[in-house]
Amino acid sequence: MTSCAAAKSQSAPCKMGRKFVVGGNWKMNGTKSQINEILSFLKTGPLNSNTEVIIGVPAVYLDYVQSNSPANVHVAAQNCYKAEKGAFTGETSPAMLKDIGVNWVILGHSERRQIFGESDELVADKVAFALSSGLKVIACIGETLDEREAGKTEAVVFRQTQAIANKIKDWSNVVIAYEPVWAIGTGKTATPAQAQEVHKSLRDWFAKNISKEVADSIRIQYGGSVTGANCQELGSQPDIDGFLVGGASLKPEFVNIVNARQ
Ligand SMILES: O=C(CO)COP(=O)(O)O
Repeated sequence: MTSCAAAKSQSAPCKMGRKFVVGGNWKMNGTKSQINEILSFLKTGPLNSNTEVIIGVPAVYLDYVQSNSPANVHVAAQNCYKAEKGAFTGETSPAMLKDIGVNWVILGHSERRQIFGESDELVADKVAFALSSGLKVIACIGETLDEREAGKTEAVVFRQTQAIANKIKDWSNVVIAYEPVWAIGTGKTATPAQAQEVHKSLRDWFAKNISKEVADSIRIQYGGSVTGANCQELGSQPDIDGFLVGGASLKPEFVNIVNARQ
């Protein structure tokens, strides 16, 4: 029996020691009153203490949520820039996030890449700068439908990951979020087998190109139309270490997704 299988049969919280990690990416959603409702269901939970929970909050509400969220929920920004301060109108620096107690940032989301034109290189620079500033990073990668249909899924996610690997050495504060673009906000979830296949390929890529240690320890989330209904089967795949959840993270079912693995 592999150690993963052994862990599962004992209902252990971790796969190869990897703690399950569920992120909620609120995107550009929420008003103060909606946020209070979300904070209220997060407080009520109960949230599985074996799962690390991170909520990705719009910049304007970060300070408020950081001050009002339960202690077992971490707060993440949805973006930050690759400089400490200066003439970068509209941007937020890692130092500013640290200053208000925010320790996580989501970088390279496909919406940033596609709508705001962020290149692999810019994403990698941001990841490297955020890490060097002491933030933890959820780094998003994933292929479009055209790329999948052209058989380029692996090439795309490896290219996106290699761009980051060119700029960082220490992966211990990085979580990878594999989010196939065609599954984001579409209701078309990758099947557990499709997601597992890419997660396994990514882990093999890490073993080959970085190290066996990083391959075994890095957590790879799946994102794309995750719901309370499909989270258990996805979460039971051996190389899926959690989720990055969009729409459903605004709803009470997020608690069920956090608790997908017992
Ligand atoms: O983009 C996502 C999370 O970052 C996924 O969004 P949905 O869960 O709404 O598909």
